[in-house]
Amino acid sequence: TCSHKNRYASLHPLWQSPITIPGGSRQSPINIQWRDSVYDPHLKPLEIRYDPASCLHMWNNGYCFLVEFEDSTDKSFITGGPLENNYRLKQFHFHWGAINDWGSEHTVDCKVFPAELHLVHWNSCKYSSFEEAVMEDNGLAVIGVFLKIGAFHSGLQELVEVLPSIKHKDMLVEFDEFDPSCLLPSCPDYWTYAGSLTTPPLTESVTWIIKKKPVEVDEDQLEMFRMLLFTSLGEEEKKMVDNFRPLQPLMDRMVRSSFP
Ligand SMILES: COCCCN1C=C(N)c2cc(S(N)(=O)=O)sc2S1(=O)=O
Ligand SMILES: [Zn+2]
Repeated sequence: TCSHKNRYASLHPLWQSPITIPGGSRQSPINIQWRDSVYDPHLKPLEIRYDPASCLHMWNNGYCFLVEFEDSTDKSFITGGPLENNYRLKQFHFHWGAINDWGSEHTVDCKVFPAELHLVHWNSCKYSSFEEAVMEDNGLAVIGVFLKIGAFHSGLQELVEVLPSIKHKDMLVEFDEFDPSCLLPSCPDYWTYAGSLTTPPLTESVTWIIKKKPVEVDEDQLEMFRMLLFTSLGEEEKKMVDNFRPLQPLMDRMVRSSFP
C-alpha cells in the first residue's frame, strides 16, 4: 500500500472516517500499479465528441466546482475504448489539495498529483436518465485526467476566471461555449477498471478511464481553485481544499491498459 502521508490529515468531514460501504467490492479511487496493469490489445481508441454549445453553467456544490452540460440529446458524448455504448457528457469537476504535494484521487505507482479532472458520462443507450444510470451497473463512464504543475493552460484559464463568481456553496453562473476536450492530453493512452463514484452515493456503476499522461497547469491557476469555499455565504469560511477520497482496496480487480 502507499504511504498514507498526512495528506489525509485535513480532509473534508465527508472523508474524516474513510466511509467504506458494506459489501463494497469495486470502490474508487485506487492506486494504479503500472506493472500489474494488463495490456489489452482489444481495447479500442476512445472516441470523444464534445459540442461546446452543450455547456450550461458552472456551480459550487459545496464539495467541488462543476461545469454541467445539456444532456437531453447525444450532443456531447464518448464511445469506443472499453465502452459498449455511447455515454453522454453530464458534468466535469476537479479534486485538489491544500498544497501541490497532493490532491489527486487516483495515484500511479503511489505517485500523487496536485489535482485530478473527472469528466462524468452516462450510458444513454441503456438508460433514460442520468439519475437512473448513476445507480446501475455500467451506468457511468468517468474519464480521469491528472493535473501537474508546469506551463500555463489557456483552456483552463477560461474556467479559472469564473471561479470568483462561485466562491460560496450553491453559487451558480451561466457558462457557455466551452469545449472540455481542451483539458485532455493529446496522448491516447489510458488505464481502465471497474469502480465507483468517489463521493456519496459511492455507487459501483463507473467504468473508469484514467489517462496515462497528465496535463500541465501553472501554480497560480491551481491556487485559484483554493480560493473557493466549502461554505455558504454567511457561514464561517472553510477553504475548498483536500476534496479527495482516500485510496480504496483493489480487491480482485484487474486494471487494463490501452498501451503495451
Ligand atoms: C443522482 O446523482 C447522484 C449524484 C452523483 N453525482 C454527484 C457526484 N458528486 C459525483 C462524483 C463523481 S466522481 N468523483 O466519482 O467522478 S461522479 C458524480 S455524479 O454522478 O455527478
Ligand atoms: Zn470526481
